[in-house]
Amino acid sequence: MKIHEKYIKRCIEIAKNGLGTTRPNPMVGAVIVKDNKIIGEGFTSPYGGSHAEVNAINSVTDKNLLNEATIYVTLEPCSHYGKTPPCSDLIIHHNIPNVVIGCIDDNEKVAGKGIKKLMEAGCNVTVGVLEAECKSLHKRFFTFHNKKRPYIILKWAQTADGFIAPKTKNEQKPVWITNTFSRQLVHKWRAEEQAILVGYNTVLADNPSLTTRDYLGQDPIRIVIDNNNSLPKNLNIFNAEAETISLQENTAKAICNELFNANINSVIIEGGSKTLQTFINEGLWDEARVFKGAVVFNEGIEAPKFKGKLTSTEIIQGDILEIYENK
Ligand SMILES: NC(=O)C1=CN([C@@H]2O[C@H](COP(=O)(O)OP(=O)(O)OC[C@H]3O[C@@H](n4cnc5c(N)ncnc54)[C@H](OP(=O)(O)O)[C@@H]3O)[C@@H](O)[C@H]2O)C=CC1
Ligand SMILES: Nc1c(N[C@@H]2O[C@H](COP(=O)(O)O)[C@@H](O)[C@H]2O)[nH]c(=O)[nH]c1=O
Ligand SMILES: [Zn+2]
Repeated sequence: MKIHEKYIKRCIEIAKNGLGTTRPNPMVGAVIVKDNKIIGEGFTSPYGGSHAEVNAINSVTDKNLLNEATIYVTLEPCSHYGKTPPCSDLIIHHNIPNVVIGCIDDNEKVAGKGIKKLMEAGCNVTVGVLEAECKSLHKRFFTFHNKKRPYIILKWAQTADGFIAPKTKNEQKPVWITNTFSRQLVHKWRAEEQAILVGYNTVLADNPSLTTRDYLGQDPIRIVIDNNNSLPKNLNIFNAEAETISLQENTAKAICNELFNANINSVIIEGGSKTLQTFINEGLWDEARVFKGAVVFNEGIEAPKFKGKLTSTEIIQGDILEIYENK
């Protein structure tokens, strides 16, 4: 593997430690190398804390090595004063001569200005190493800024014969199609996104909690589509465990606008079928995570119909998990 790619790959690996905690900032990774040896590493601290470059520079014990080092970073270093001073200034201050960047930050506050500043100060700047992987790492951040909507993950569980719920059920709770391991993974996913969204019928039929209770992490903001604002307030979704927002919108576009205005960077949509199909029909989704359990219902509520590019298949103790991209 080429040398630059090797270190950007390491940046991507450590950047993921920031998943779910850095928003609305991107989760960036930075690695500092001297004589083909890593002398410092850092990733974005939870929101309000330091950027990855600052953490990487702070982790270098002998700062005298910096003036002969290379800093690798997944995203163009910032050039503006936000909650923290600009990282490009810090790199210049420490005389780091080489900067290797995964992808540029097309957020209008930065957009090439960080690179320009570094070059004007005499840094040797390389841009676009593992660019696609770095863009994918920052997918929530780029989608929010460029498409003016949250990054959208669709998720559901369907039976071997293609249903998400039986025709009738006696209790106001989900009929589980997937096993406890798959369900714990879903709680991990909930901790990674800013919001979780479900439809009216799902809240009435399942009385879901939509929390991360089987995993470590912050509960997402719960969003429910309740067009007449008529859901009984004693349902679990309205308890004090997490914030809940009730929306009165019929189209995916209108829902996305509301979420964008509420500064929601990412959302996982957990059903039901009608809600998921609304987003699919309007083309407003980025990823679909589909579980297929072994159980058969013969009749019931059909799973959503969609076309996407299958990117991975995994078996979780007998459940099949397929992940698709909207391409
Ligand atoms: N296996 C799985 O992964 C999952 C299964 N489920 C199951 O799916 C089923 C629910 O899915 P589905 O029926 O497709 O519905 P949804 O949960 O997607 O809810 C959408 C429906 O809610 C209606 N609605 C919105 N606001 C109101 C309101 N104030 N009063 C009355 N109706 C309103 C909408 O009506 P309109 O079209 O008129 O706007 C629409 O028909 C449940 O049985 C649940 O158990 C749910 C989630 C995941
Ligand atoms: N039935 C089904 C799912 N159903 C989804 O999970 C919600 C329940 O969330 P909670 O109350 O937090 O456990 C429910 O309303 C629906 O959106 N999910 C799955 O991973 N597998 C399953 O088999
Ligand atoms: Zn910065």
